[in-house]
Amino acid sequence: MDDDAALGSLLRSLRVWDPARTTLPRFDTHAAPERPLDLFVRWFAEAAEAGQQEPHTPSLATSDDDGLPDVRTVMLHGAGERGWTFASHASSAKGAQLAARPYAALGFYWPALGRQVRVRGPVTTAPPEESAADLRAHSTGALASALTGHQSEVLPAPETLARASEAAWERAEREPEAAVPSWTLYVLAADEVEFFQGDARRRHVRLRYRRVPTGAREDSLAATGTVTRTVTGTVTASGWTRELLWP
Ligand SMILES: Cc1cc2nc3c(=O)[nH]c(=O)nc-3n(C[C@H](O)[C@H](O)[C@H](O)COP(=O)(O)O)c2cc1C
Repeated sequence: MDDDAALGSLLRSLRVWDPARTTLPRFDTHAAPERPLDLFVRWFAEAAEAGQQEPHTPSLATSDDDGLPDVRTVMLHGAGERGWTFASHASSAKGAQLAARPYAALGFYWPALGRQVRVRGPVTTAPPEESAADLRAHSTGALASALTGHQSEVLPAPETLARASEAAWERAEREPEAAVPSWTLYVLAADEVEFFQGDARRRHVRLRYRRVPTGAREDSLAATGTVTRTVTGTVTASGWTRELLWP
């Protein structure tokens, strides 16, 4: 069998949402909270509880100078009123992309429950002291990795990394407060969050929250409290529209 055929046959043998490993909860969108953050926190806890490995490692999508997409995995550092946070080197490829086009998307996939969450919005950087504190709160390995630096630069040879990493580990152990100026905590302030619940009959449920632009929100809330605005969907009192999407 050639490589293509072997891959094809392997792909056909794989299942999505194998009932032996996946439960597909019913998603009652009428009972969904007004704010996407609350639903995210709930779904995140449920993913961890269901045994989902590494539910905190979303894909982070950015775009480059030509507007072309780029994507990689990062660790989620938090989610709160300000937004979803993750950290990286400002000097990395993603750091340069975010500096030039401060807008990103995070994609979470939790197969244990057949769930996906997509978060999009503008990105800002936390103050340097907060980025430093965030790094200190993590492991020696995280500090060593940050101290190694040069992320996304071309590596001339594996030994170069081995030497830099060795020195970085020694320093991280000796100096747990060592500063890494390029290490930056990024905050993605969601203006759109979509929750996808898989369904065995393929009637997947998609609920999209979109932040209402301030003017439209004031107008609509002043009118009736809970009304539809120029965009479709229900405007919640907390300033988000909620709408279902075809799967
Ligand atoms: C599970 C996992 C978690 C990761 N977490 C981070 C992270 O939090 N920050 C980071 O800069 N890179 C992280 N990486 C590495 C990135 O995926 C990527 O390789 C690196 O940041 C360089 O990306 P860039 O060249 O697009 O800037 C992680 C990789 C994996 C597989």
